[in-house]
Amino acid sequence: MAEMADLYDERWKETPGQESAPPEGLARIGQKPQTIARDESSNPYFRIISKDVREYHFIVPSEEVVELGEIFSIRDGRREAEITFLARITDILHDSNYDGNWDTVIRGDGFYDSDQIFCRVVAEPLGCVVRDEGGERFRKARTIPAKFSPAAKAGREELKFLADEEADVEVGLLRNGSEIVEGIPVALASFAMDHHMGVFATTGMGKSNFMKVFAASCMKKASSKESKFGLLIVDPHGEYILGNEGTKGLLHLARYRDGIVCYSTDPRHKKDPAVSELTVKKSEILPQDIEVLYAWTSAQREALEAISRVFFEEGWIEEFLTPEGAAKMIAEGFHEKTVGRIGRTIKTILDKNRYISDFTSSIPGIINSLLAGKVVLVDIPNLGERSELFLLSILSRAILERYRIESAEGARGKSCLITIEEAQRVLGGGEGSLARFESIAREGRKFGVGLCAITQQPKLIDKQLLSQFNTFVILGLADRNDRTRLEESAKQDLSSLDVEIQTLEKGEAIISTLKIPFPVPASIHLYEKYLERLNREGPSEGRGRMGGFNPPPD
Ligand SMILES: Nc1ncnc2c1ncn2[C@@H]1O[C@H](COP(=O)(O)OP(=O)(O)OP(=O)(O)O)[C@@H](O)[C@H]1O
Repeated sequence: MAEMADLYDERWKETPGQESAPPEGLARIGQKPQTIARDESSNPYFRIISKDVREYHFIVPSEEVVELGEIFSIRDGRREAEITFLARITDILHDSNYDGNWDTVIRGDGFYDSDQIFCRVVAEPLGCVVRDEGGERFRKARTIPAKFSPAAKAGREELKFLADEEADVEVGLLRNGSEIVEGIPVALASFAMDHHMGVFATTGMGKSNFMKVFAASCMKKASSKESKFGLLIVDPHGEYILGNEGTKGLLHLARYRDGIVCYSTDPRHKKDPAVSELTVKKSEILPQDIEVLYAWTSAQREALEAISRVFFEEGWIEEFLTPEGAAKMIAEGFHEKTVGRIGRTIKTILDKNRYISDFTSSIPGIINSLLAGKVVLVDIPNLGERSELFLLSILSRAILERYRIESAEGARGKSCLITIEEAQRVLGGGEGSLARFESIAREGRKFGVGLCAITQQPKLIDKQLLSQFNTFVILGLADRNDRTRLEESAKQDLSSLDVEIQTLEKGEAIISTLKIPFPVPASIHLYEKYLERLNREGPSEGRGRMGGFNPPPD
């Protein structure tokens, strides 16, 4: 037989009067590990055997299934205060008490002693929960659990401290490995929302589902007048309002419909009294909003920048499009062709974005609803990416201006969170990025304006901008560079979660945010199920009166 490895010294000694199970050769799948029969204190499995303050090791029977990412609790009985260390599995290795190539040596039909082989589990310390007269609190661990301290998969009791009262926007349930820890919701803290949030996932991993769940929780809070921020969603795919392809939408949340305000360009929603027709007044458009839409030459850019000097703000569009307006620009030294190209683009925008009106605007109503802490959904299906960016540009400028003024006057309402889908388009840092969103990322929080950036490709988002984000919701991310970018920018250490993030299933997430002491594994609610639950919470408010489009509020 090959020599025992040094681990042998550390192993249990038999308690007198107790017999160890006889070696039986290779244990068969489904058979209980032999050592389980031994006295609890003599069992070497699930006990911390090494290694240091950065890494704990314990062994488990080869037949035992443990998973990467599972959180284990380790009871340390040495102290007066009750301390439970928590550690997350980062690796699982085959190991044994033998040296050399014992596992490939033929040894009659006995093979080898199954109780000498096992799996070694490597776990990263997360911290410890201390219970004393002062109650229960979590802190980082500055020491190592006592040798042979028992480790067990953490359950509801050990993890209940994660259900923080300040985290009030529910998005899912706590997950331990693949198992859901029933009764412990995972929620995001409202107060962190103007510190920006990022939702990252490869396509199909559940971004839209997450956003609907998040918005539904916001609607619930708004409906009960408890919300602390307004949420703006501009939806170019028409999927949030009533869902698509068998999924449900936000208006199906009848119970909390008064927590949402919808504006739409889609005539199909005309009959719904909860939906108003979207309009934007021509006078609300600035040259900067046109500038963000196209890759302009430097001459064209200069001309666009000069518009605010040459024309009055009100009515610049009409004036620019007249022969006199063009002549004014040419007199300023701009080439006829440059002026012509800008004029044609403006006409195209007016033509495509039929919601642009001479007289009415939804914008004041949108901002008032955000200040009141409601969810505002702007539904613009079939208008395309340019219209979405154009609208986002106008809206975010108006929001930022109003929030700036109200903050200066000390009279601001609730904070607000502006959602940007495919955020890499506008937060890339380089060409094509949008200065306005970058400035919201950098200084929006001063005025209570946060960004919720959703993207499949965080690697394309500027590193510095990303480091301004305090909440990361990470669903499965296949690309290594995407994961590296998040690791570089997250407030919490994500480096040991690389494999786990890679192996997340649909709807599984790792959430790193303020107030939760470590990146927490979550199972995001499936929207349709969450919807059923919320709608069951009380009597439906009904769909209200039926009629045409509401007059746009202003
Ligand atoms: N939390 C969840 N629980 C169970 N299934 C989910 C969950 N989230 C998403 N799914 C499943 O994954 C599918 C895709 O989800 P979703 O449309 O939200 O992904 P996505 O990342 O937004 O995709 P895309 O990038 O294509 O828009 C859903 O139809 C649903 O079946």
